[in-house]
Amino acid sequence: MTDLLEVRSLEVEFDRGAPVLDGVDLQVRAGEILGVIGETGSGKTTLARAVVGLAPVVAGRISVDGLDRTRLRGRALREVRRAGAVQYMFQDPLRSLDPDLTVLRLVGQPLAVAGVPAGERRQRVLEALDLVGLDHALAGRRPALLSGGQRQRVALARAIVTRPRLLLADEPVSALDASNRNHVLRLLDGLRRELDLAVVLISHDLESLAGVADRLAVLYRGRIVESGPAADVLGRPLHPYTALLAASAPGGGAARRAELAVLRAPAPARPEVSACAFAHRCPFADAGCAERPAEAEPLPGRTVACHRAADWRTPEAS
Ligand SMILES: Nc1ncnc2c1ncn2[C@@H]1O[C@H](COP(=O)(O)OP(=O)(O)OP(=O)(O)O)[C@@H](O)[C@H]1O
Repeated sequence: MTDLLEVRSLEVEFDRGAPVLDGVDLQVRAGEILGVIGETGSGKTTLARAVVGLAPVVAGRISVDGLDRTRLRGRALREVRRAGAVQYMFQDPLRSLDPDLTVLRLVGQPLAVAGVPAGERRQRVLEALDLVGLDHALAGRRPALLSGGQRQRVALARAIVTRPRLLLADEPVSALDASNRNHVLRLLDGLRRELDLAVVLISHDLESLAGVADRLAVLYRGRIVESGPAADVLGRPLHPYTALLAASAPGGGAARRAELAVLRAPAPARPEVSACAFAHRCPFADAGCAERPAEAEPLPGRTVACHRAADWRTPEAS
């Protein structure tokens, strides 16, 4: 299967500062959910915004369905955006939904932008509400009269109403309680199957991603430090930073606690070690880490950017 989204050597820089994304590579196939995990400030939102053309890309390539979007300008770019094949679901639906518009208008907006005639829009909005499990009776309501879970589903309906090929969902469940969180995650899982959607699901919460993502990419300080099938990445992290994340997540098993114990060891002071993004926090860093680690593929479908990937685990943590 070919990749629907392909990101290669992406660099994003604001105001000529240090790069916020630094050589990011990833790919997502149709019908697949890629979870992007990383702590606050690691660049997750910037990555999603770059894909929809809202962040300053200084190098690299972002291809959707084989078309490199970083090279599009002017009219060609407007046309591609208008068609709505890529949709971005913002982090906070309360702030991203216009409080003065009804659900019908809000969900119909991307269709209006895409030039769908008004007569057709209502029907398509109602279909989108069905897909996210929202009652048609809510179509006349404004966001203030909806619950948090309903608002998030309105945001989802709006994101899929154009039948996009790619959905970027930025922390779609972080503001929800556990039951609504599960509901929205199950919905996303159903939608990617039903619509053959490629989904990039961003979260700082591993638990949310674990049950629904096919693959994970771990972002640290603007670099992908590890990627691979979700169960493998979480079950046996190859990068010390992923191990730290997995061990810190609720439900980490005995092996994970062992990893955590190892990782809690104070990082030795190695001012000379700085080329690896994680070296300053890594108890396993040695002189070799002064070189930026190349992304290796130790197993098919898995990548890791760590010089010590093969030998940092103690027998206790293996
Ligand atoms: N418009 C901007 N101008 C300057 N710097 C920015 C801008 N947007 C983001 N940044 C910087 O880029 C870095 C990554 O931010 P980003 O929001 O992508 O991280 P994140 O991983 O999504 O964090 P969070 O989980 O808190 O949302 C941060 O250091 C942030 O300050």
